[in-house]
Amino acid sequence: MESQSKSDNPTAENESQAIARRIQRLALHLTPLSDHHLRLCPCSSGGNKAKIEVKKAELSSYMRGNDREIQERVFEYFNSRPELQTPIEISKDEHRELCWRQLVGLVTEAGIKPFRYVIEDPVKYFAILEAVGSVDMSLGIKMGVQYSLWGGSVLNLGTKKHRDKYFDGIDNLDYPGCFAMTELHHGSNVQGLQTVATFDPITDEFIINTPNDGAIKWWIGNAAVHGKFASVFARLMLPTHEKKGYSDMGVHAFIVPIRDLKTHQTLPGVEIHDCGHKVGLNGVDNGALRFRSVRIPRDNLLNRFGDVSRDGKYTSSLPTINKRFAATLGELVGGRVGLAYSSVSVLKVSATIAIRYSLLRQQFGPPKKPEVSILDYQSQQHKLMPMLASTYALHFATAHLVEKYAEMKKSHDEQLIGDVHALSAGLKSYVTSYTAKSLSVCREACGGHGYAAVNRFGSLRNDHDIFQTFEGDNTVLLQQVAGDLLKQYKEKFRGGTFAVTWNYLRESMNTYLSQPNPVTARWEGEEHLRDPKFQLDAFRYRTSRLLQSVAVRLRKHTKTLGSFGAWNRCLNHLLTLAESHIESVILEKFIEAVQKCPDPSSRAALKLVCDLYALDRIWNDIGTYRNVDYVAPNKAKAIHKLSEYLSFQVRNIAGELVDAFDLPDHVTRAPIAMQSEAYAQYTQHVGF
Ligand SMILES: Cc1cc2nc3c(=O)[nH]c(=O)nc-3n(C[C@H](O)[C@H](O)[C@H](O)COP(=O)(O)OP(=O)(O)OC[C@H]3O[C@@H](n4cnc5c(N)ncnc54)[C@H](O)[C@@H]3O)c2cc1C
Repeated sequence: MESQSKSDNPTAENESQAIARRIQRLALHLTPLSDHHLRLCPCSSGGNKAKIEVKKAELSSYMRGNDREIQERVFEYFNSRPELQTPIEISKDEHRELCWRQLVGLVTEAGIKPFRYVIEDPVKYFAILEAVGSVDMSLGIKMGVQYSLWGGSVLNLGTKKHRDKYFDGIDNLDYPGCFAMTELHHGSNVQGLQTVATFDPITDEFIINTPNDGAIKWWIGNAAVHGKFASVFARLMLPTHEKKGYSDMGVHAFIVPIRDLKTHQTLPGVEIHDCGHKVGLNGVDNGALRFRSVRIPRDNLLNRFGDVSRDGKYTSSLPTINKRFAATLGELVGGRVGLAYSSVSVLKVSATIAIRYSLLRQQFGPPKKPEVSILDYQSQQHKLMPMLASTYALHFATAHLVEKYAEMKKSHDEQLIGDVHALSAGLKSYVTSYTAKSLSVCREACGGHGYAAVNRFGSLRNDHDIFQTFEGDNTVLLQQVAGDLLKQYKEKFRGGTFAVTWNYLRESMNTYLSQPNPVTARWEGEEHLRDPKFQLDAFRYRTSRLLQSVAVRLRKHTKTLGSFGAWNRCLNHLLTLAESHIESVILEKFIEAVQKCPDPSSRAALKLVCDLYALDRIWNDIGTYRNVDYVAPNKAKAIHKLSEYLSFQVRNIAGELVDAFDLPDHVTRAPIAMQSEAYAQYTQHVGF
């Protein structure tokens, strides 16, 4: 009778089925599931779906690429040398000495010499940097200062004579060095630096001077204790015959010895102070440097982009100070690429600890039933599953950045250089901000035990925090991305070409700028919402709208406020634009990675994770989509429901997904995240 009435009334039938499904779905979020249940559970509107079977080995090998071997050598070396492992409680001075011994051990004992890879094989260089940073973030930064910054400035800003003279000493650590750019009064604004390098034609030397306290070099890594050289950024002053004065040729880099090679005594005219105890990264000896008429040979000018002849004449292949300055800074993006890449590695460690512990930890449960794992709570899934999805997304995006950087180092193609610069600025900023926020979420997700120093969130958070500031403050870098987008936008209307990353704007700016389609704005089916085309279109639509609207606003405000004032009036809008663009690139790279994955089960897992990433990001900015009617209310609701449901599905394979990061226990180290006997290992730590 009942079935008869249902088939007579299809709407009633649909409704009751929908209610039944909804109840089942709600129950799923509350009840711990056996594998048996998971395989049988009816999932979302699409009917029965099995839990995805993740083949860990396949997924892991797809994730890690070709440079795992060198990373394993790093891990094995430190694992075999317990005396080189950083203890939880360590003083600043001990930490600095340990960090130095770790670096020396890596290079001289383990025979892993990263320097040659800085130019020859950056992919390998960043793989070593990532592994070393997992051992101790201070060690990663110390290594980065030595090879990417000090060594990188010699290789990238100098010429053959510099390479010939310094390569071996930098490589084998006989020449530990610093990168002395920042001053007390100027950090982000590098063009405002005040240290001067005045050419003395009589002695054929440069005289390096700190003209006032504001020009003291500040925060210089390796300076307080270990550095013997510094590449010092200073204004090049050349004597002019006509006015008996000096002309300022802009900021250049100079190699300045700061300590005696044999005695390690500070050299005459150089004054070095310790910047002191920091919030984190205390294994790195940051110092402050003042120069009082320090004389260096003319050859110590890193002269790739500008040179001074014996008679004091300046030559450069680049016509203006601004062009030379851009080329100089442009050569230093490697440090930024390294930070973005290493930041994802911190995110992986942190997500692994929080997720493994959340699978283990049980609190409460249905009446008279066993307690449930805290990852079965919808709120815990909401905290951690979109983060896990983002970790995957950022992994593929930064892997792409590293590949592009390596390509750029080989080809020197102008367009690629511009593209990598903007991409590295955007990704460094986006990734490090995201990781910094996530570290706090992970700590909180692990409750009280997340607060024990041994479980690592405190040191990870403190050490990583400054990633948002050094190698370019994130807010400043995002403005470079926005500036670049606007340049591209203007080019488009002049009929010019776009850089590769901006292809999507060239191809479809007009489509994205047209009014949203009121029909598709209401589509809410799962198939549609999980279609990569819908997801990417939505991301790109948002970027295109933001780009066009900010261009209009800037034009309007420039008339009354001038360009600086107009930029400042639109600053938050510009930052949102840059982030939106970077998210479009991240999603695009994730979708490509899913499509390229050869193993079907890994591909299915990645597709699920990618869908969660995309829908979570859309939901995160749903106000923008609703404001312009890109998404109707019913669709917004469907996006929210589906992203919650996908979080639940990802939860079911969360253990396998973090295992695929392939981080051994001696790298994650937190007892609460150990793969066996976690509680026992944790209690042992306090002496039980
Ligand atoms: C641990 C550590 C290690 C370091 N190592 C080195 C090193 O080895 N060598 C070296 O040369 N330097 C080093 N630095 C310096 C570092 O690169 C600078 O701190 C960084 O570039 C930021 O500059 P700043 O500190 O002057 O910040 P500021 O530029 O003063 O920024 C302060 C705030 O103002 C905001 N702001 C600045 N400009 C703008 C703008 N145009 N629009 C909007 N907001 C703006 C920023 O967003 C930020 O919030 C290190 C710093 C630290 C803390």
